[in-house]
Amino acid sequence: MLWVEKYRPKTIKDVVADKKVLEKVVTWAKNWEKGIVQKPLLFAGPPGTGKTSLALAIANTFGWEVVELNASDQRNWRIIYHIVGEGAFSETISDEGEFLSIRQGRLKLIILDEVDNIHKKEDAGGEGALIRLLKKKPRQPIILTANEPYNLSAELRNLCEMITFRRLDVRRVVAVLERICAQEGIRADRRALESIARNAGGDLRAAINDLQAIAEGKTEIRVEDVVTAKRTQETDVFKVMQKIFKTTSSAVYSEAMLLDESPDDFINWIDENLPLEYSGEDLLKGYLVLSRADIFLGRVRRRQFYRLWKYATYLMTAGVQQVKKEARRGFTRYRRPAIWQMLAASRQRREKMKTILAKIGRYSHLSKKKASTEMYFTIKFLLSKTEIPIAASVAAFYDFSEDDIKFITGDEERAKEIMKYVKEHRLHRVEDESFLTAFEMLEREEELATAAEAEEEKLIEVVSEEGDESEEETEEKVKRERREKRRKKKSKGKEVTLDFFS
Ligand SMILES: Nc1ncnc2c1ncn2[C@@H]1O[C@H](COP(=O)(O)OP(=O)(O)OP(=O)(O)O)[C@@H](O)[C@H]1O
Repeated sequence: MLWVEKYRPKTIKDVVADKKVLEKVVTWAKNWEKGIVQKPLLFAGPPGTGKTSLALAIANTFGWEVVELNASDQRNWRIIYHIVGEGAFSETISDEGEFLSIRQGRLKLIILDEVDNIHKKEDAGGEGALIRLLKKKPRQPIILTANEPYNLSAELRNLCEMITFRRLDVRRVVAVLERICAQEGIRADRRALESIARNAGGDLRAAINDLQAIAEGKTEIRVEDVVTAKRTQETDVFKVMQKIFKTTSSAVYSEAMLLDESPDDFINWIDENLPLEYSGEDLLKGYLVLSRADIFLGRVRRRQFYRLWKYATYLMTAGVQQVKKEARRGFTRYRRPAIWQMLAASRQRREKMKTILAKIGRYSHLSKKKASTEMYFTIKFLLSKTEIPIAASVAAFYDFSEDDIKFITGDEERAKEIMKYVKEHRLHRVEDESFLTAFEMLEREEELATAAEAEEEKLIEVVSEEGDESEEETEEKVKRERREKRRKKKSKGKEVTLDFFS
């Protein structure tokens, strides 16, 4: 059994959290018990910090039933409406003329996971439906969880009481790891546990998973085990890729962390083999996740924040894994990243990459670095996988030559076909409906900007963890950056959008 499940907190006392958070949540639950209808809670914070655990622990402590649902799955909405419609209380008037709430049976806690992934547009089960539901002041307790609360609309946030979860510090993570070791009968060197905790960057789930991987079959953990575990692990790239593409096993992230490949190399493996395993919408989503991972890698390269490797690895493993609707059956012969052979072949190829990025940067109004981190994978997808007319309009928009397209797609025939279409239809940098549609699929500028903002926020959090900044200073910094971004966007936004899509 996975230790993260085995040691999931049973009651509120087992949850590691700030006192204030616990007090707030307990008061909320007690009010429900008294029949006072409360605003839903929104638990917001990074993965593995105990959001779901605290929600489950409350239900357990107060003897409530639990209905745990994923908000983005439309099939769940009937159930949600049904439960909320049941109502937990009926009202009556006492002899003294007071309103009284009479409890009907057990309370049912609805936990809506990952509301930040809920669709913005879809009416049937999207954010709009959730807002309508919450406006009715549901008479059953609801807890929403989200990693990125600022991906939600302000309206939805205002309908909830937000409780922020922070990354757990090393001391607290070590305390949990020590408790687990004691219960498993494992003697552990404190320095080894500290090293695991530091590695996990405040994600207790990751720390417990790492501990389990290292402790497997041992009665003692020494510092050397933590270091050597990374190098001697047998897991190889192919096995990890198989797990990503063909399974939903939650071990992919920790296994990828044990590989000798750096995330910079590993992303090339995923990029090369993704189209062999996924197709259609899964492939598009896969590339989108990969381009997010690449943003983090870019930041590691530029600013040497190696802690961001974690997010990048998480996205390129669990992230890519989770977007698939169904795994492709049968054996897949994976390929070595073609880009390495190309780059090794000659310096010229590297120069080629530079000119391509310069074009992407120039026409998307991005720096060359941003072009590589934010657009390259998207453009690669559009050129390689969409219908020829769409690919051709993208090529024309960026003024790509046949050679550029061949380089990006790695497909000579397709490059020829695309250029033939460009020439025959005399495409050049003009508005093209199909191109617009392709980009609409990528949820357009606004959502990319929100995501970038959220990533920036994480980055700043990391900066503050590294330095001696106070919390207020960090928040002030985040706000300043946001203001600055909004200002820039306002002054430039329209012009860029028009230019970009025309
Ligand atoms: N604050 C915590 N106190 C005790 N255990 C925790 C805490 N945070 C995480 N854990 C451990 O990590 C596992 C995962 O935590 P949990 O599912 O609660 O995280 P989460 O914040 O909901 O993450 P996600 O956003 O990815 O859903 C739990 O099963 C538990 O073992």
